[in-house]
Amino acid sequence: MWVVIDAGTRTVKFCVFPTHSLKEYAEHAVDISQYTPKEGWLEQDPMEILDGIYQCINVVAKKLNVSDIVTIGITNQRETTIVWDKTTGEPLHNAIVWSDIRANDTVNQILAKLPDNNKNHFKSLCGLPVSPYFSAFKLKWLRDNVKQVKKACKARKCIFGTVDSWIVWNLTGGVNGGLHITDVTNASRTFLMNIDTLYWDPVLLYTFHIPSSLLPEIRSSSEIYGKIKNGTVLDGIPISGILGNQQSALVGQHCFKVGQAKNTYRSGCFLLYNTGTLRVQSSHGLVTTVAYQLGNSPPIYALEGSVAVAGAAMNWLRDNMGFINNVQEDTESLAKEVFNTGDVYFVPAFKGLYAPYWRQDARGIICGVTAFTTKKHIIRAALEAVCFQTRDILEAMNKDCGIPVAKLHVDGKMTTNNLLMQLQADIGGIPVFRAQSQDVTALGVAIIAGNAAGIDVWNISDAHQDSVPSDTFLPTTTDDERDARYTKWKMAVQRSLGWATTKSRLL
Ligand SMILES: Nc1ncnc2c1ncn2[C@@H]1O[C@H](COP(=O)(O)OP(=O)(O)O)[C@@H](O)[C@H]1O
Ligand SMILES: O=P(O)(O)OC[C@H](O)CO
Repeated sequence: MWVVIDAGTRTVKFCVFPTHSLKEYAEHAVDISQYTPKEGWLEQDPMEILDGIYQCINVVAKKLNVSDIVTIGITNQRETTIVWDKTTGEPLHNAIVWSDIRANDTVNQILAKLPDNNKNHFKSLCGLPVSPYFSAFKLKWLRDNVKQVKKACKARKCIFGTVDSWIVWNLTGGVNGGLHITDVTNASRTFLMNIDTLYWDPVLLYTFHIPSSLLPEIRSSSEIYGKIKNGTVLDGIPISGILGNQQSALVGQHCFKVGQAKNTYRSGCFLLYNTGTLRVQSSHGLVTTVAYQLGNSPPIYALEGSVAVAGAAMNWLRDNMGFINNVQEDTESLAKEVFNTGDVYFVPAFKGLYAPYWRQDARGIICGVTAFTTKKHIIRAALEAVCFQTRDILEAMNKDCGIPVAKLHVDGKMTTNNLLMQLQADIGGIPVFRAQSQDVTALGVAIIAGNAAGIDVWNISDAHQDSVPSDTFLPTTTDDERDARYTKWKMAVQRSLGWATTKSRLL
């Protein structure tokens, strides 16, 4: 058998796959606390992430014969930034989670220094627009604002990592020789890796004043990196796969061919389109990212449309508005009680908008409200917002790639909502294939880890033949209908822009 650690934003999981099969047969998950010390900030305790993983390992290990485990793969929430003292193993600050926008001012400082003030200035180097989403901005914020971090950097004791690096360093020995590594997919989200060379880029390091000694070594996504050495039952087991969780879902959906695309709907939603060995630079607001790299083979690239708020809007309707009690039970049933949104549009730009707009000054807006509007219309508009944001990404992808995305493979807990799936097909004008297992994320890195040279419990070509079982939702709207509604959505988006810039002057 082989196993996977899946360290997502809300939960960490430990999943077991029997050798030569992709049918997961044991798993345990633990929720991770989220801290919001200020509006727009989101932190987690790196020690809690580790403890959660150890708890999961201990529970699952009781159900199996640990000596049968041949390898382990790790997949993780991306961009989340951790700094720790390499001599003590202590975190120097809480992890700054990907959706945290405290680095907005750091973004403005970097933009102000550019001759063209252009958010796409560094895109040719790293594939990404300037945004507080990416790790380098969070890391610079930590270095500029946190005394312990400054001190540890000066004493050359501070090291940085995304969640994968933190886990691997700890599992492979920590202060006693832990491996300080990351894989190309995670590194491609830091804003510091050159998207062509796959090494840390000197211009970017200079821009952020980050010494390379702080950074992990960049490795492929599939190779034996080392063995577990931390005094747990897993000691001696090799680690042979690391993938950012959205790239892992792309692999888990078996999107190995150029032109195949998947969208994962969780608190955010992330649409990745496989562009093969070709690194496509987007002119329409998408990011270029590494999909995976198998050992010494050339990297496979993807275009990505990242949406910050998808399922998170449902949590907001539940926790802040009290419109629903239970997201899974109430969202679909209430939204179905109305035939449409009554011309209400909801742009959930709680912390700005990611792709394709990249506007940190946008804020949430609900427009078209009348005396006729009920909470059911707003819930339905929140579901539609996820579909419209996905359509924004599909439009951008079609322009960048020339060939329209023919079908969309989808996964994530939110896809259990059948109404959402039908709305997605109708609003996107595209057939939607929902994976019958909503959690294909763990599956992706299981494939990648099993495929590594020297492990060989899985062969990627096997995965080609065996497509993921899915349910299909076909569009039922005409082009005219969906284009008319999409035009209205774009009007709503326009109204959400520029809001945050006026806030401090008016309050
Ligand atoms: N049936 C549903 N309808 C609408 N939204 C849902 C449904 N089920 C789950 N969600 C939303 O999807 C998200 C699930 O996220 P989850 O799988 O826990 O991953 P993450 O770690 O990204 O939060 C939550 O925001 C939740 O509110
Ligand atoms: O919130 P998750 O766990 O779906 O993952 C988030 C992404 O990796 C952020 O880029």
